[in-house]
Amino acid sequence: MFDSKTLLSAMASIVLVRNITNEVIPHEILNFVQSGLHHFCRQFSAQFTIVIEEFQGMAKNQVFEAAETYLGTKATVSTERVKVSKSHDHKKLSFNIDRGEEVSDDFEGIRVKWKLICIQEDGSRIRHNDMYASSMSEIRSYELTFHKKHKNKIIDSYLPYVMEMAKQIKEANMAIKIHSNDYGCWSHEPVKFNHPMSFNTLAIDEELQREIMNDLDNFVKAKEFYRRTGKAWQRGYLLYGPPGTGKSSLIAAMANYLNYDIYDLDLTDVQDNKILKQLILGMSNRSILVIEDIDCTINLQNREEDKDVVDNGYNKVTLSGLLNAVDGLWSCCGEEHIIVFTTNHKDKLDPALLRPGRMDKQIHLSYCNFSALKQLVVNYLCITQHELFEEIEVLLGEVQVTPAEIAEELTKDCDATECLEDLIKSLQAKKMIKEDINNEENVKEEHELGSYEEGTAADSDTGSNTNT
Ligand SMILES: Nc1ncnc2c1ncn2[C@@H]1O[C@H](COP(=O)(O)OP(=O)(O)OP(=O)(O)O)[C@@H](O)[C@H]1O
Ligand SMILES: [Mg+2]
Repeated sequence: MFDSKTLLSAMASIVLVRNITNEVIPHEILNFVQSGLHHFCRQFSAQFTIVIEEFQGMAKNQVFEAAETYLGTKATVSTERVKVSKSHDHKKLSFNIDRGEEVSDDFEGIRVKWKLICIQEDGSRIRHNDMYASSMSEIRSYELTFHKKHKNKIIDSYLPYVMEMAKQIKEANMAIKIHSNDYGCWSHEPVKFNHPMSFNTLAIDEELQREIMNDLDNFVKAKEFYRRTGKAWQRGYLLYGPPGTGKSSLIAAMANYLNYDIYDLDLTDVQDNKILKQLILGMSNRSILVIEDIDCTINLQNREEDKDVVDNGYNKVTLSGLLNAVDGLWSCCGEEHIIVFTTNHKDKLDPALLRPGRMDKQIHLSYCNFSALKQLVVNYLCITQHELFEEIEVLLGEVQVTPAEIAEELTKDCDATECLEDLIKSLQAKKMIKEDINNEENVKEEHELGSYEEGTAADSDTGSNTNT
């Protein structure tokens, strides 16, 4: 009956008339006429608008916050003016649409429009301290507009999608923190985790690296699997191997890859099983619990010994306490937990700790092979090829050297060739020591064998003498 242009021009005329007659006609009457007209026009509009206010009483409206985060990723593409900010806790810049700006978005073939509306608040309604007053001096809301016929789809699917996307964007942008325990609780001010190790710089066997990354990817996507199978959404890893082979480095690479916080649990600082349980309950979702050197931090040899440990009152965290805290009923209270134990001596651990379901994956980090060496050379010397590589490859097949030892050689203050020459010298020195030890052992064995043979020969002489 009416097209939108006609309606708009009618409204504009009303506003104009209102301006002219402002002095003559009382405000209340004008407002009444205006809202009546607005209501009348809306009946004929094909559009539907959802208003999302910033506050719900005193609390922040989560839908508003989600919209703000989500639209930040769209703003740089579809508006001409954006706001930019960065807080200490964020890794990247955040963009926001500015007041009055419109952003379009497409969802399953539906076009929607977002607009940020800002209304200046009357100063008389400002309360509390000045900071609060100045931040509340503007009332902000988003208007989400789309065709009426998509109302259900937008409410049931699009808004939940915006919430979920915002959650993911936020999580990816949050800087990783490392928490440590002190006097039975996690530190109140966790430290920003700045470890630069990543799967691009970690020097381990390529195949093993792919396997670990696939495992982590599958874990993150497996929410539905864990729900269906009635298991807590967590995964246990045991990293074992000699010192300096990259166990702690792998944990750092995992945290950086998943963007998970680290909870570095020092078991020697936990008084008893109850406190241990509280600490594990205090972890946030999407985090890695790390217990390093599990074989030496506490007496975890045998569950039978638990009773003695408690009786002695020496250290009351027991193996059963640890197992219950890690995968007992309470463990389900969190989501997306990865638990990593490290040890230099896997053979010293109680089999209860290693059973599948607890330690889902056991990763052996061993001495450096040639592919790991090439990665270290890229990291430290920024080269991918060198004529000395062949010699180094042969030596690596003959001696056992840890990535930490190689890293030390490659961080010397000299050029790439000198560094590699020094590395060769140290590998040759190791080889000589190994050969010396082998020679000594051979001599010892020969000596022992010689004395044994002499002894048996003497015995048989005596024997034959006796027998004759
Ligand atoms: N696989 C690796 N890739 C890259 N760098 C490594 C690797 N392994 C060791 N390094 C280097 O050696 C240092 C020590 O390694 P890391 O602390 O990860 O060893 P670890 O296996 O945890 O040793 P420990 O058993 O003594 O705790 C690291 O800071 C890093 O510089
Ligand atoms: Mg370590």
